[in-house]
Amino acid sequence: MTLNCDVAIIGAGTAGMAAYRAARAHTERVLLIEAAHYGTTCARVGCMPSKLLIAAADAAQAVREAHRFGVQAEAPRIDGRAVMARVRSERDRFVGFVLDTVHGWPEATRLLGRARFVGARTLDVDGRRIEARAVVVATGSRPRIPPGWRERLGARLIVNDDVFEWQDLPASLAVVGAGVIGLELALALHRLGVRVRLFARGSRVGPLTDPELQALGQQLFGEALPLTLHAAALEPVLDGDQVVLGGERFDALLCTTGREPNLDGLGLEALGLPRDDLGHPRLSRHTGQWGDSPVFVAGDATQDRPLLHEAADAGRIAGDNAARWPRVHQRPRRAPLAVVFSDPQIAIAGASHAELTAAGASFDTGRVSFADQGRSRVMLANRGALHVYAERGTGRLLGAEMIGPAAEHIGHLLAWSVQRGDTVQQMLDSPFYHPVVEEGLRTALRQLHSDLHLPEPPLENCMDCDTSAEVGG
Ligand SMILES: Cc1cc2nc3c(=O)[nH]c(=O)nc-3n(C[C@H](O)[C@H](O)[C@H](O)COP(=O)(O)OP(=O)(O)OC[C@H]3O[C@@H](n4cnc5c(N)ncnc54)[C@H](O)[C@@H]3O)c2cc1C
Ligand SMILES: NC(=O)c1ccc[n+]([C@@H]2O[C@H](COP(=O)([O-])OP(=O)(O)OC[C@H]3O[C@@H](n4cnc5c(N)ncnc54)[C@H](O)[C@@H]3O)[C@@H](O)[C@H]2O)c1
Repeated sequence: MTLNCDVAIIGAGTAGMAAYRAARAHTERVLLIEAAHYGTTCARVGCMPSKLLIAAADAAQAVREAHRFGVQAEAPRIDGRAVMARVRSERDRFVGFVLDTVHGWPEATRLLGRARFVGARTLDVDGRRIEARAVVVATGSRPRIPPGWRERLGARLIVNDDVFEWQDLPASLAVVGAGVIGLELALALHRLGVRVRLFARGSRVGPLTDPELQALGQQLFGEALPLTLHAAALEPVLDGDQVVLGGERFDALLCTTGREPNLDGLGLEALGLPRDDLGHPRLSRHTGQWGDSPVFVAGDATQDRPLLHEAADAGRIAGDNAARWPRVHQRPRRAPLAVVFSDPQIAIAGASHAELTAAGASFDTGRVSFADQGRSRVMLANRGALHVYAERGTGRLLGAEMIGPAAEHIGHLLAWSVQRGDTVQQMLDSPFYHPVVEEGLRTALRQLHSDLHLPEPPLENCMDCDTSAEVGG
């Protein structure tokens, strides 16, 4: 039997659900195809459960650090079963909201099964044939596992999905790959009393590209948890029921060595769609369209900024354009923003240092250290630094990188300024409360203002406290 529709969407994750809504604004004849589970990666095994685990770790750390304020508390006793019970039950609640949404959509517009292309507009879903005017591929990504590790380590090799099914915390864990997922989970589990070691392939830890900030991150995370750099040559082996890596024994190895797009196994090769030199699909991020074909791609499947809000935006654009095909519309995209929920947190807003350098941009850098920043010291969170980058000549903010307190919030301010095209002067003209961490941003902006040789901003001084450290950076 052949099902006919206007838009077929492969994958009911964040991007696929956004595509479904956007396409349904044009036509009832939309089909959402899901191979595994409804509920999205973000809610089931990604953003939400990882932040729940981090919240528990933060609670434990606050107890450990209380004595630094003169508040005496016993060392925290971590009840691993209770920690994981809360993570799972809150996770299930978030997943439940997604399921309610999907189950509220007409049954005739949903199909469970694994889709593959048999033509540019024809799909096979477990033996059923779908003919569509246009197709959105929103198949997400999966953990990348180095060749041979699964065979060698069996069930002792785990990925993020497994962590959020734990009934209890393990005694020990090797975390391999010091990118975003590795850093967030290793630090949280370390603070929850698991004997963790984070293994980085080279010297890089986390996504910071500014060499000074990357070096600071290596130092701060090296102080925060057991960290082995330059581990590329290390090969994990199984000894009995333990994983041995770098001479240390662990209950399991959590593989966080990156993610790869679920574009294989879809029969896409036979369609001959255009690819770049690296074999990646030649896509427009403003339309979602692959070449000039009726195939659109959105979310982690594109490998372009694999983040929740980007997946939602890209899904919306792809679903809307798939329904309009062949008259597709170009849509604007937001300023880049990425946050890592480590401690200290990391934020990259607008263009990164590496992107500016690669593009040959003419820019100056304003710097602030949080070591002596007033409010950060008050909270004993005075670790880290912020670098803001602005264009020479115009003073327009281009981007920023930060490791430090409240980076998740300051990152938003910076991304919004980048998107609006604010100049350093316009940012300095904005209100800054006292005493707040954002005053550190003002210090960096003032230095940048001076380096860019822009006219002096109005003098602002606090007579009630010593802000000399902030004025001086
Ligand atoms: C541990 C972790 C933490 C994260 N934390 C954050 C965070 O804090 N903030 C943030 O912004 N981002 C975070 N992310 C990233 C974020 O989760 C992803 O960017 C986002 O979920 C991608 O959504 P998606 O729709 O592209 O993919 P998904 O939600 O994975 O959806 C893809 C769907 O396609 C289905 N599918 C695949 N192949 C087929 C097929 N052939 N036929 C039918 N269906 C198919 C899959 O089963 C899946 O349901 C995190 C990710 C991880 C792993
Ligand atoms: N807070 C957030 O927003 C958040 C949280 C988690 C994930 N994410 C998203 O998920 C994406 C994927 O995260 P990720 O951590 O899987 O990827 P990643 O690219 O951030 O990190 C992978 C790391 O593994 C290292 N690596 C690769 N092979 C290795 C090997 N054989 N041995 C040791 N190290 C090795 C890489 O050098 C890199 O540092 C992120 O880019 C991000 O967009 C976002």
